[in-house]
Amino acid sequence: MTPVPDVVVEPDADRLARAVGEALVARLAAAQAVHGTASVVLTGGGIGIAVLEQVAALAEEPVRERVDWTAVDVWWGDERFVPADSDERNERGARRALLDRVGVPEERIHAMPPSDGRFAEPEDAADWYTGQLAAAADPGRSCPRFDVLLLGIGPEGHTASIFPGSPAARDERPVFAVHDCPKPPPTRISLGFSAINSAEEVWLVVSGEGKADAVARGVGGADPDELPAGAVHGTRATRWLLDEAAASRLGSR
Ligand SMILES: O=C1O[C@H](COP(=O)(O)O)[C@@H](O)[C@H](O)[C@H]1O
Repeated sequence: MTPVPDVVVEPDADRLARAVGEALVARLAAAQAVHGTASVVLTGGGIGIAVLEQVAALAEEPVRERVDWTAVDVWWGDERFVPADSDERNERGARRALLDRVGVPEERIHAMPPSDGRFAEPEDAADWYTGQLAAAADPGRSCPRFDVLLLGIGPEGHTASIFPGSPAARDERPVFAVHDCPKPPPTRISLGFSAINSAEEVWLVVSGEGKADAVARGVGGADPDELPAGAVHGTRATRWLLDEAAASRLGSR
């Protein structure tokens, strides 16, 4: 059964990023206590990267719960199919904000390929990523254990790179290429619902009044074609982590 979502509201974007950063550290440390390793799926976007900056700051504080960053696998929920050195890359933002600062080993950083790497076509890059996920998964499964999967959302309700009305919203593959995205850059690679919804915990982190309507429509669940963000869930928990502006229309729909 799909778990009922939790909704947590923080006063503003800074406090939201801090609270999510603390919760992420606690979640990864708890996963390592059980499994020895932890895995996280990252998102891009303003608040997604602000959370990672907070996690890096927490790692520098002396009396904090500790994550062994050499034993964390890092995956992505979506990526822009642009050159590796482009600031549009979600990977680049995450490396700067956290991964380079805490020393996650390269072999545990599972980035989606850039457009100037070994794959000229995003379809081939998506197929390769599908293989990477399967290689890390238990036999018969298409994805490894994801302890926590972070997502941002857009004002129109996209999440990862699944946009309303796009064929991606009905695509059952774990990973696919996405073309003609309404938000630039237009060509991307995304996990699909089958991969996202296999995560133990899915956290949608949302700030700003511009997303309040999408949050209000999505929290109770929504048709994937109309509002992809309302169609994601974790197997164990689904959490909407909001600032007050993003939460301002809850209960109005
Ligand atoms: O395009 C994307 O947008 C979302 C949200 O970004 P934001 O800047 O409005 O917070 C992001 O979560 C996703 O990873 C990204 O590719």
